[in-house]
Amino acid sequence: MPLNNTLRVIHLCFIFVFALTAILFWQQGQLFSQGYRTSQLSHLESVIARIESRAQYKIDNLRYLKRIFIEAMDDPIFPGSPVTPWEVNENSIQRPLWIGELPLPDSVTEDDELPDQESLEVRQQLNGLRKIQGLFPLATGSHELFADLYYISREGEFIASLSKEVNSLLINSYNPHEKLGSFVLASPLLNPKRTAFWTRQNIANSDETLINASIPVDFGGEWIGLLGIAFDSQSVQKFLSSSLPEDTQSAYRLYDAQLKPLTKSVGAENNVQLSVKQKETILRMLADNPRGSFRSGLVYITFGQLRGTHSVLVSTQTVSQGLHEDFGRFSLLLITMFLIFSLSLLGAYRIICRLVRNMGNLQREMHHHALHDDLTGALNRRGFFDKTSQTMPDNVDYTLVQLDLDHFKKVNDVYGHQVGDNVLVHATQRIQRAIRNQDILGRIGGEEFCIYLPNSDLKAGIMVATRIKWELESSVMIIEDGSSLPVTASLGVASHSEFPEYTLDQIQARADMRMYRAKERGRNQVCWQDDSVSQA
Ligand SMILES: Nc1nc2c(ncn2[C@@H]2O[C@H](COP(=O)(O)OP(=O)(O)OP(=O)(O)O)[C@@H](O)[C@H]2O)c(=O)[nH]1
Repeated sequence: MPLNNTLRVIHLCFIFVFALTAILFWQQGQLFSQGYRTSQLSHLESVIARIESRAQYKIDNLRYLKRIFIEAMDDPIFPGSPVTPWEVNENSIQRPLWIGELPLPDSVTEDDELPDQESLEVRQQLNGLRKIQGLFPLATGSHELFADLYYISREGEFIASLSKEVNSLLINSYNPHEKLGSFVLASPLLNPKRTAFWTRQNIANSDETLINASIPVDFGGEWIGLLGIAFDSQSVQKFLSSSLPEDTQSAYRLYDAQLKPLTKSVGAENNVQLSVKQKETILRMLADNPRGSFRSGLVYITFGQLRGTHSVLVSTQTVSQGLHEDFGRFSLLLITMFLIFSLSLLGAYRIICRLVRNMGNLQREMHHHALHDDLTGALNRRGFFDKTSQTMPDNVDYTLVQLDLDHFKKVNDVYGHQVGDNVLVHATQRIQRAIRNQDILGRIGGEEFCIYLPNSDLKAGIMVATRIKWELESSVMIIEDGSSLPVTASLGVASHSEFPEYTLDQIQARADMRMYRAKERGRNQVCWQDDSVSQA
């Protein structure tokens, strides 16, 4: 197979192997990517599950407190005072109350006359609160930074809470007419089952919000107030932090349903802020599915809705963070393996190509050696007849000149073989100068040459042979000792035009005969006839 074809086959083989391997690695990469997405989603799921179960725990606490509270209000031995210890009026809402400072009511009996129904209800609620006061810390838990249990009476007479801070925040931010505020959501119309719910409440004059878990309180068939737990964003953040897996490599952040941040990001820090476009993508995907993930540039984003609390948990992971995870490490290993394999393949490809090229060169060299004479560079016998038989179309006229150097043995004997070799090289160069490019010169014996002259008749052949004879005799070779060595040759010419039925071998034999005739006639001459004297 020609070298170029062999190389083409090798190229194709390597391209095929590379493409196949690339596809296999790509498939493996896709599997890893799938696994990575799944693992990110499952991490997020587990965080969401923890948050939701802990949120549910708060709701359960609220339910329990509500029951105790109602039971306390229903106590038949009502230890209330006929008058409230301070004036309860419409402006009371401006006054913070906290449970620790609730007044101790005087003891009263059932027979005591109660001045008006409204203040009785207020006193009843305060009494209920007094009774569950000791249980309040249980509902919030000690590990939250700033979570507080509160009670807001429906009529807006007072807001009571465990801490002064939350109380004043609630008072300042409380708006019973807010569209999706606690009071609207607690109304029997919107909440006929009287279930607990979560709301977000903006804190007046600040960017902060309070996250509220609230439950409506009904007494005597009437809705009298709202019991709730308020968390500020730091508490929610701590809450989120404590829900994360220990060695997480992602940053988690809690957002409201419109993707307004509720916390700072916690977990592994990466300074990624969601862009407007990324938020739009999340909201669009959330419309179809409560969980999802996508890659945005070099950041991998996973998100999921928290149903109970109407919030969205978003985790972000950069490439460098991902590399610290198992899937990242495996991906890195996969890429490294692919690079090593590709480099090895490239190395093998280059070595094989070089080997094939070297083999080709060697083959060419061997072919050249087989057809050429090492000493003079002219075609050897085989090369000469190969080439002439290729170039010689059947009907083209040609002439052969057979040439033999004169007294060459003597040169060898007198000056040595080295000088003899030099004479051969010198003679070849001289002959080359005397012939055309399309003429073919071959060294067909020791000091014997044959020249093939295409498109030449006998006359043209005699002319070329005479030119060669002249070229040789006019060039004197200077040898090492400085003396000059004449180089002459005897030449025989035979033409296809003379013997159209002859083969090349036969014409060459005829030219050889004529060359011997030239030798016989005294050498250094051209002979083109078989019988009579013919010299040039
Ligand atoms: N140096 C050298 N000598 C060679 C080479 N090939 C053949 N010879 C010698 O060439 C000589 C040829 O001698 P002959 O055939 O007797 O012819 P000649 O001495 O030239 O005499 P004529 O042809 O009758 O003029 C022999 O001695 C060969 O050894 C070669 O490659 N190098």
